[in-house]
Amino acid sequence: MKPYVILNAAMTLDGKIATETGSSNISGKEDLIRVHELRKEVDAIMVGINTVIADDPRLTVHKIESKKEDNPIRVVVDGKGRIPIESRITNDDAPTIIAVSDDYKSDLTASDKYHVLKNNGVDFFFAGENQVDLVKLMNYLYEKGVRTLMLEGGSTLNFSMIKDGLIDEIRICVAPMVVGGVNAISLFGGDGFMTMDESVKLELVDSFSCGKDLVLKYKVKY
Ligand SMILES: NC(=O)c1ccc[n+]([C@@H]2O[C@H](COP(=O)([O-])OP(=O)(O)OC[C@H]3O[C@@H](n4cnc5c(N)ncnc54)[C@H](O)[C@@H]3O)[C@@H](O)[C@H]2O)c1
Ligand SMILES: Nc1nc(=O)c(N)c(NC[C@H](O)[C@H](O)[C@H](O)COP(=O)(O)O)[nH]1
Repeated sequence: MKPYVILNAAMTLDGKIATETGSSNISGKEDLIRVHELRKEVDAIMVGINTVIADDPRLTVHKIESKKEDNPIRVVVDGKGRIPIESRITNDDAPTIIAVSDDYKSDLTASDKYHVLKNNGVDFFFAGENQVDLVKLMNYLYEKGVRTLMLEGGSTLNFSMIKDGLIDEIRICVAPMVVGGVNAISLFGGDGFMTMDESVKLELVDSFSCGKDLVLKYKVKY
């Protein structure tokens, strides 16, 4: 069993979620309010480790009125246990789970960082070789009571999740901006598929303006 997974992201018209240098302020203020309303609704929110390193996000509900109990469980997919010890997601604003691959379990559990984070209340989940096994992670989260999960990127994790058939819905804010750049980061990265026949098919279920941005909602059809 797995949670219902909603991928939410903001991209430029040319499909980039960040530039090559990691600059990523894309959503307008109205869209950020929509994002925080969604954060408030879901049981958990998940990002990849590069997003934590690049943005140091809080992953809490802080742009609309809310209580501490409204914050979702924060989940970081961190294959090699690279989490910086001072990351804001390790504070006590909400529970945090860091998922690490089995190959890096012994290195991590032998480190001071692991014990400091454990003492601060951070939970760890180990599964997979080199990369985190996302199917097992989704099953673990479901068993912990997570029924809805918001996936907030980045590009590499988004592709792994859709390739593994784990995304149910996609909500995209398309900002009226063009940034270009072959090395800019796109909505889905990873290895990609080699042919359009292999592409994951979507069904557009809603679209609306949100300030200067356009929001598109899709169901994923596996
Ligand atoms: N505009 C937006 O909505 C938005 C949202 C989130 C992130 N971003 C941007 O995306 C960039 C980061 O994206 P990214 O693609 O470099 O990294 P990412 O955040 O997707 O993290 C990927 C990393 O996670 C680890 N990992 C472990 N197991 C994995 C698995 N099974 N599958 C995939 N990854 C696994 C690997 O170390 C991998 O390199 C940042 O610049 C950030 O600002 C933008
Ligand atoms: N919806 C959205 N629009 C953007 O323009 C953007 N850059 C992100 N990026 C998502 C990513 O997870 C960010 O790191 C957090 O949005 C950081 O902010 P918080 O402290 O968690 O609120 N998301």
